[in-house]
Amino acid sequence: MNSERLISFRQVSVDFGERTALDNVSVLLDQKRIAVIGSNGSGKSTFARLLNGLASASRGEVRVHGIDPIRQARLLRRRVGFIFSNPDSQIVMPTVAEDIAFSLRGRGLSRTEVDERVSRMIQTHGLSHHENSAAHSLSGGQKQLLALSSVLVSEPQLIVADEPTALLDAANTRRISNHLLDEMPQQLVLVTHDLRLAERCDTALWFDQGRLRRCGEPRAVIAEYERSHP
Ligand SMILES: Nc1ncnc2c1ncn2[C@@H]1O[C@H](COP(=O)(O)OP(=O)(O)OP(=O)(O)O)[C@@H](O)[C@H]1O
Repeated sequence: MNSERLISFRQVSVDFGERTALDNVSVLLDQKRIAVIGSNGSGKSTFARLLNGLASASRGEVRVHGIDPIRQARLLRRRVGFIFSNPDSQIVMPTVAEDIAFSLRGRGLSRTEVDERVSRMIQTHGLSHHENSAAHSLSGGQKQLLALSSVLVSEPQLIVADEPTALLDAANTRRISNHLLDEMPQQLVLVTHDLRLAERCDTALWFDQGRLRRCGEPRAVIAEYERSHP
């Protein structure tokens, strides 16, 4: 196992009142690209949210690269970037450039270094004509590209992406998927309903009614998932 990328769940359950969103999940993961699949309400987002402390385990233990996401929240935020399916929930600054730069605050970088990193993101992710645009004036897809840029600019070691291409057109979906899956050096946890994307990962987890039904080679896991959801 690669301890630098180790994600471990030991008998983890998450309850929301009477409802159990995750039920006694135990798994060790050290792959670079990890897909999370399953039907609506099966617990995928809850699993993803445990990785960055947005949800906490009702029982059991979660460790991300050796860090306890709740008790060591500050340390974790430096290490893990989260991309939501709804970008509105993560855009925090008025303009595109300011929002991307915001993620670099408190990192001890020079103004020049910040500006360079921000322009690189703006160019790479097709926001060149929107550098000084008000973030709220962007289209849904452009906001998604902005949210993605604001996370990637700080180069976290783990990216957790929950349906990151849901709002994107075909060309941007292809580009962002290729970036996340093939170009980016970081570890990726990708929650997706797009089974072709899941197939390109190194391992896949299939959640079913809060339980981890299968974890392993993506093609085998997906084939079984499809058989049970004809
Ligand atoms: N904050 C919450 N409060 C109450 N119930 C919740 C909360 N978050 C999730 N749940 C419930 O937990 C279960 C799992 O939800 P989760 O969002 O993890 O599913 P999902 O697999 O990501 O679904 P989808 O594919 O629809 O996004 C669902 O029954 C959901 O209603």
